[in-house]
Amino acid sequence: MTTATALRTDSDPLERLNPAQRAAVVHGGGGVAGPLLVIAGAGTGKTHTLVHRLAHLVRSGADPRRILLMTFSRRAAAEMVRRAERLAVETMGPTAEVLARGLTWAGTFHAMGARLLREYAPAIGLDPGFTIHDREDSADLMALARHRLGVAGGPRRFPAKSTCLAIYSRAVNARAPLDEVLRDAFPWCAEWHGELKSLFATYVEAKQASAVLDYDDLLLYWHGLMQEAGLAAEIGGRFDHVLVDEYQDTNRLQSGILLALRPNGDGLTVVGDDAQSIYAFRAAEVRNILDFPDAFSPRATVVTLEQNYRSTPEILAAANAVIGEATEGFRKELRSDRPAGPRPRLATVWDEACQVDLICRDVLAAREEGLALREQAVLFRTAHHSGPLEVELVRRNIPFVKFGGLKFLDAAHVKDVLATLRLVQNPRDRVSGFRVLQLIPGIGAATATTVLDTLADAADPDEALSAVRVPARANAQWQEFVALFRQVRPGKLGWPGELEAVRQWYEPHLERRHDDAAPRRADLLQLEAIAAGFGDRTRFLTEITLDPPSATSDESGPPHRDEDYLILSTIHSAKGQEWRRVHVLNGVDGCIPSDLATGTSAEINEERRLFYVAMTRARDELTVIVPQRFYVHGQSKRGDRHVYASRTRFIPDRLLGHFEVARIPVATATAAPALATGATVDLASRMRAMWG
Ligand SMILES: Nc1ncnc2c1ncn2[C@@H]1O[C@H](COP(=O)(O)OP(=O)(O)OP(=O)(O)O)[C@@H](O)[C@H]1O
Repeated sequence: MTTATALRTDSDPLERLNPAQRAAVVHGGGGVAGPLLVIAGAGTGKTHTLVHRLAHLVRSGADPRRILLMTFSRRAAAEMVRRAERLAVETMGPTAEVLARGLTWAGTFHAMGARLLREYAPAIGLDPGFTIHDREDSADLMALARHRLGVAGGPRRFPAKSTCLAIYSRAVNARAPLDEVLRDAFPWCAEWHGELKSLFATYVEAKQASAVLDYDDLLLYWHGLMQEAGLAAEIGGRFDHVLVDEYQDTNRLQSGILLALRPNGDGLTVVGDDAQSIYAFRAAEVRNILDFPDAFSPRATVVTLEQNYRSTPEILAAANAVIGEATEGFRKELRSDRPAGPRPRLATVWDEACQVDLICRDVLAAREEGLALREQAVLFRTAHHSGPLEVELVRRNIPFVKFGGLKFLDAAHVKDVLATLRLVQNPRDRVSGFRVLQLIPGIGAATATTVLDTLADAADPDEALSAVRVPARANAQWQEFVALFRQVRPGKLGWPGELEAVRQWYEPHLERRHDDAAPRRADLLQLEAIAAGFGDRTRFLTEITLDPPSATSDESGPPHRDEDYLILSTIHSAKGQEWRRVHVLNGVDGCIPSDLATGTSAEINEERRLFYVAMTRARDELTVIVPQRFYVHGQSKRGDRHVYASRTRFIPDRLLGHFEVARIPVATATAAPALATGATVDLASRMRAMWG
């Protein structure tokens, strides 16, 4: 043990907490107590407190195998368990490490649901070998159902497959009737009510016939499971404590599951910030957190955390002022004891090019002063907003990673390999099968359908596949595929050997299909490295579908781990993180709020919270950039090629005192005329045309 560790062993971790944090951590004295809601503002140590509570429970003798911890991502869960383990070791010594390893029920709602469903599948008539479809696979299956029903070909345009899936998903997650969902969220599709209903029935049948569950099913089936009193009692009885982070982003199904797990709230702790609720578009229900205290009798204990440890008082004052304009929510006035810093800067620049230039110069200047690139982040509302910046960063040789853009697993070659594994795992998975079989030259949709029909009814898929006849020109490669299927299916190759075998089989197809096979092959090797961290094929396929790695290697060429790089992130993906310096791109109406989300006051409020999340990621310095002019793509040569934008409505004039307002003249803009005050016009419809 190092001296540092030995020293720390003497101090009680509880003493490093403020009184409110401590009250939340020791609620119930380490035993099973009534329900607890920790309402915590941004940067007040929400995660910090939950980690301490976890460690405190373990230290107080709770059985870690009987603790269920649910977080927003698998990484967040792993990080919390690691930190709790470290804390427990501080006071209990190395035995705590062994104990904390027992915290195996830690992950996302979806992952925990998948695990329980596999266990309880036989009890609810589900095939335990089910595979899980990601959103894209689900959309493909929806397309097949749409085709089967013949709704797509008529004279009026039927909603696209992704819209159909969004409607379906919304109805399922919000537990709302279809007509209500159509009326509130998809009014332009309301005329298709009857067709959509039939479509969803067909989609559900197709999923069941293929033994696949989509993301929504993981919650829906889990919720269904919990409606059976006997099973609910059995599952609830497996846990003494249930801890939930980011409660503001749960939906009705999730809160229903929690209430069924802990009907009187005993042992239940939820933590969240209603001001950071940013997932309503996925049916997250901010009312879950607002109504939590009264869902129980006696009422839940509420602890409010208001001391912010992250940001300077100036940044916090501006963020408080922005969220203070919202109408509903728990009142929290965050305070910071950190030394004063500069006010956040509201930088008006001429156009997007100037915006990009300002960021590059700021970032490099800060690095000169010793601030690492990875301590700096650029945040934006929508993934494609960073396009011009990415181009310039590459040109200036400034390394960066981007979160929230194209996912590693969405790359075609990675999907091909995963689909192969999924078909091996579940030969009834038609979407995966359709993709894989058509990789083989000479096999088209018709043959693929025949093969999949054969597999669907087969008692022995290996035999069935060997007996299939395919067109002569496909035969040689078909035999290779059959050999692979028979080799990998029994699971004797070991893991990740099975994935390696699939990759080797796939390589000739990769070469044939893609000019840039080399970097794609590197991605597949990377996938193998990731796979090695999972116990077996089932675990891997489940977890990777539920919590995909977001490496964007094919987009931006991520720097090596030990290198320094700037962080580019959508605001959604920046959730829970912090940086010393933050730039927020496009602080204009149409971008923040997004002009796709300004229909209702609920939508506007969600956009305001999103802006609040962005602002509160900054520790020392914050810049919101307001470009005044945007280039309009795809116009005729003679058209007006720019639109003028106005400052985001979330910083009205009365809040300007919280900002240092700067008009940044930039070299490239010298030719640009200075805009007189009031010369900007808000042309929302033209903005829409720009992003359309
Ligand atoms: N009692 C404390 N003493 C010192 N530092 C603290 C304390 N509590 C939290 N912090 C620090 O404050 C920062 C914010 O904590 P944390 O990320 O847990 O906040 P959060 O409430 O989860 O934030 P957000 O919801 O905005 O993502 C972290 O750097 C954390 O280490």
